[in-house]
This record gives sequence, C-alpha cells and structure tokens, in this order.
Amino acid sequence: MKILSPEQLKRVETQTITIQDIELINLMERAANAILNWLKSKIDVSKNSFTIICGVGNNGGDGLALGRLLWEEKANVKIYLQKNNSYSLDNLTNQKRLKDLKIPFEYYDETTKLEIIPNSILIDAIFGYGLNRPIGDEWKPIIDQINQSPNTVISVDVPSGLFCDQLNSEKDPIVESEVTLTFQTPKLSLLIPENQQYVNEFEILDISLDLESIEKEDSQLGYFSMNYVPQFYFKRPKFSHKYDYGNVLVIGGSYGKIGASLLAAKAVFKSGAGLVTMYVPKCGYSVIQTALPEAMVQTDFSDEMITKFPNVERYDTIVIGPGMGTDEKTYRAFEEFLSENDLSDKKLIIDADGINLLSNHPNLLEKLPKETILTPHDKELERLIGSWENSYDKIEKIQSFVQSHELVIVAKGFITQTFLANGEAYFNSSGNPGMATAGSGDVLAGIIAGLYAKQYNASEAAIFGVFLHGFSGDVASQQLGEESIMATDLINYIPVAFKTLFG
Ligand SMILES: NC(=O)C1=CN([C@@H]2O[C@H](COP(=O)(O)OP(=O)(O)OC[C@H]3O[C@@H](n4cnc5c(N)ncnc54)[C@H](OP(=O)(O)O)[C@@H]3O)[C@@H](O)[C@H]2O)[C@H](O)CC1
Ligand SMILES: [K+]
Repeated sequence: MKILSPEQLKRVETQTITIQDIELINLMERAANAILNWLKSKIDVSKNSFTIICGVGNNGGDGLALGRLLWEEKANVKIYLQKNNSYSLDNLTNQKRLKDLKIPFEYYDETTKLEIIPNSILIDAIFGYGLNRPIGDEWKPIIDQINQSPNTVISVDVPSGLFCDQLNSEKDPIVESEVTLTFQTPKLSLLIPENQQYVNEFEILDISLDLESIEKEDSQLGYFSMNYVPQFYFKRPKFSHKYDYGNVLVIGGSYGKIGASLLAAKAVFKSGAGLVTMYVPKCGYSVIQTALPEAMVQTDFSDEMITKFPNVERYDTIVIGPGMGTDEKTYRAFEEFLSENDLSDKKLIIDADGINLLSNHPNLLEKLPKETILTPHDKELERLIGSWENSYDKIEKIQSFVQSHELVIVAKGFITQTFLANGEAYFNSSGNPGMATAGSGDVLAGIIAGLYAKQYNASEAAIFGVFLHGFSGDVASQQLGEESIMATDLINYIPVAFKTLFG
C-alpha cells in the first residue's frame, strides 16, 4: 500500500466520493463504523464506557459519529467537543445528528478540567491528518490530561498533535496513544522510531477508499503488508531439478564466527534454493560438514580468515559477509575479487563485515553489479552513507545513495525499510522485538539470497525476504514467546511461515 501525504489523501478522498457517487459524510460514517467494528472485535462495547474528545475538523467528526454509534450500541459514552465558531461541514452534520437523537455532548476549551469516565476507553479525535502547523501551547492542558490519565487511549487516524509526514518538535504536545486506528493507508509518521512514544502500535482500518486513485498517486514510499503476499506465491514445476532453484555460494566466517555463515547458509536452503556451497577458512570445515551436511564446503588456505576468494563461475548467487571479519587480508581478497571478476550476471547479497569493508573502501562500491543487495543495520548503514539528522533525513539519504550507486539497501530495524535502486522504499509490517537477537541478520541475508537465487528479482527478493523473515519471527513467537527466540528458531520456522502464507 502506498504511503501518502495529507494532500494526496485529501485528493484520494475527493476522487473516491466522485467515483463511488457518495458524499464525504458517508466516508466519515464508514470511518466511524470501522472503529466500532474494531472495538467490537476486541470487547463487548455495551459493557464498556468511552470518553471521546473531539476537535473541530473531520477527525472530530469521526469522533462524534463514533459517539453516536457507541450510544446506539448501549455503551456508556461521554462526548467532548472543542468550543469554536468554525467547524467542518461534516462535523456540524454529526453535531446535528447527536442533537436529533438527544445524545448529550459538552464543550471544552483549554481551561476545561475533563471529567473522564473512570475506566473508560479514551478516544482521541482532536486532530487527524489535517494538522497543518504545530499545535499551540493552548492545547497542552488538554493533551496533558489525556496523557496523564490512567485510561487506555485510542487515537483516531493519527495521535493528535503528530504530523503525518514531518518531524514534530520535542516540545509539541502530542497524544500518547495505546493504539492508533488509521484509515486505509499508514501515515509515514506512524512508522518512524522518533514517534514510538506516541504511536505504540497502530492498525489499518479499511474504509474502501478508491484503490486505483491511491495507486495513481505519485509516492516513492510503500507499506508491505499481508495483502501483497499472494503475488509472491511460486509453485514448483513437477519436472524440475535442483539447478532450477539456484546455485548459491556463501562466502564468510572467520575463527570464532563460523556460526554466522552457517546460519546464513541454512536460511538459504530453507528458503528454497537448490544448492548451497560455503566458502570458509579451514577452521570451519568439519563444523559445517557436521552441522549442515546438505552444503558443499570449500576452504581458504588460511585457518582463521578468508584471504582469497574462490572462483565463482558456476554460482549464480553469492552471499558475502556473514562472520567474515574485516582483516586487511580479507579486504584485499574482496577487492581483488571485485576487480578481477566480471560479476555483471551474478546476484550479490552483501551483509555485515562485507558492508563494513565497502564503507572503509568506498571505491569498491562502483565494482558491484547492479542491484546488489546490501543488508546493513543502523551502525553499518551509518558507516556506509554517513550520519543522518532524523528518520526523514535518513530516508532521503538512503534514497539518493541507492539511486546514485544502483543498489538495493535493506535498512534493518524494528520496522525494516527496503530501498530499491529507483529510490522506492518499502516499510515492512511483520516481525517482533524477539527477533533482536544474535544471528537474526545472518538469517535475513540467507533468506533473501535463497529467494533471489530462485525466480524472484532483486527488488522482490529483498522486499519479500524481509517480510518472510519477520513472519517466521512472528510464528516463532506465537509458539515460543518473544523472549526465547534464537536465530536458529527463525530458520526452523521458515517452513511454517511459507505454509501459513501460501498453504
Ligand atoms: N480519507 C480518509 O482517510 C478520511 C478521513 N477522515 C477523517 O478526516 C480527518 C482529516 O480531517 P480534516 O478536517 O482535514 O482535518 P483535521 O480534523 O485533522 O483537522 C483540521 C482542523 O484542525 C485545524 N488545525 C490544523 N492544524 C491546527 C493547529 N496546529 N492548531 C489548531 N488548529 C489546527 C484546521 O483549522 P485551520 O485553521 O487550518 O483551518 C481544521 O479546522 C482524518 O484524519 C480522518 O480522521 C474522514 O472522516 C473520512 C475520510
Ligand atoms: K486523532
């Protein structure tokens, strides 16, 4: 799903109304119903209380409409509306609907001491995507009361006070919500780490905006969620053999870090590649032959590190980096490898120490084949592209980096972002904090390589590989709990992930 700016959302809203021959008030009713249904899927609303704080625009209108729907469901509801003399049209329509049904609401201003129903769910419907300037200090007393209340806070569309696509100042009063229920497409600000305190978690509610109108909007940012998975289904033809599924070489490992390359190689197999060969220092030989008998092993002359890269003619996909170390000898071997081989028809995935070597010697970047996939975590990324001021700046810096070098970058994090060589960026929706564990990145590099080796192109392998990795983590956490997940579990759950996704 594309991530859109407020201006684009407004345009899509207008087009939806025309195409579906409806009015904005109908969309507002859909939005309120979507929230009601979400609430009903979690709790018995008739046995619960709700305090709803509404603003003057359409976000406030959503809140008023929700108040009416909850009232009709026999919930205990208290509605507050900002005192003002300029409301949006549909906000006014919903005020009238409340009055017609004799559903009471109270006005508030900055001096009001909110009487929040004890134990009620607090609904924040003050500002949505229409926030167009930082909210002034006059809002602080109200937002402070919301944030200081012990009640569960649910924000409609966006936590009030939070911009959709630019950074807030640290002083801005912003609602800290438990769950944000956002409509149709996630707003960019919900996805960036600076806003974690306000967003906590979000869910996307479908309000049937016109999907073609969304797709027509020009945006380089997307959110990769479950809906996109079916298009990645691949059925193995009956008459096929292992060479149809890629011949992968994993170059990595050093004394004490053979495990990293082993994890990557196992993940390559589990994601469906046909053959895997590992190239490691001698110290890895018996370990690998024992731990992964399916893999072929070639060893370097050195016992402890890689000092010469192998001949790669027969491999189509090459993973470089897991556990490799950054010794000067390894760097020279890497440089020689990139300089002396025509790699233009090879699919390369570079992780960990491979990326560090590129950062130390940026001249090597020009030698990489087009759409080589790099999978850095933040520290590795910073060494590669320099530091950034904030998440928005980071996105722009990566976009210009991938475009100028024609690379794919998987920027790992709680919400991993995959940047394609044309500058498009996809935010991933799967995964959980249990995956922040040693070796998780090696597994990701292996999964991406396994997919890239098969029928997926670099962009698909990176975007879907990231999702599959996160999804394996999610099924692992359902079985094991987040706390105990190890990288090996992520590998072991890849088959369950595939089965759950594709049946
Ligand atoms: N397509 C959809 O997703 C739908 C979403 N809906 C809901 O509508 C809101 C967006 O509604 P909108 O009316 O455009 O905007 P808001 O309600 O967020 O706020 C607009 C009002 O707030 C004033 N404003 C803006 N910034 C500030 C500020 N810093 N301080 C004080 N007041 C501010 C603005 O006033 P102006 O002075 O700028 O005129 C507006 O009065 C969306 O988020 C959804 O919740 C629809 O219901 C259905 C379709
Ligand atoms: K809100």
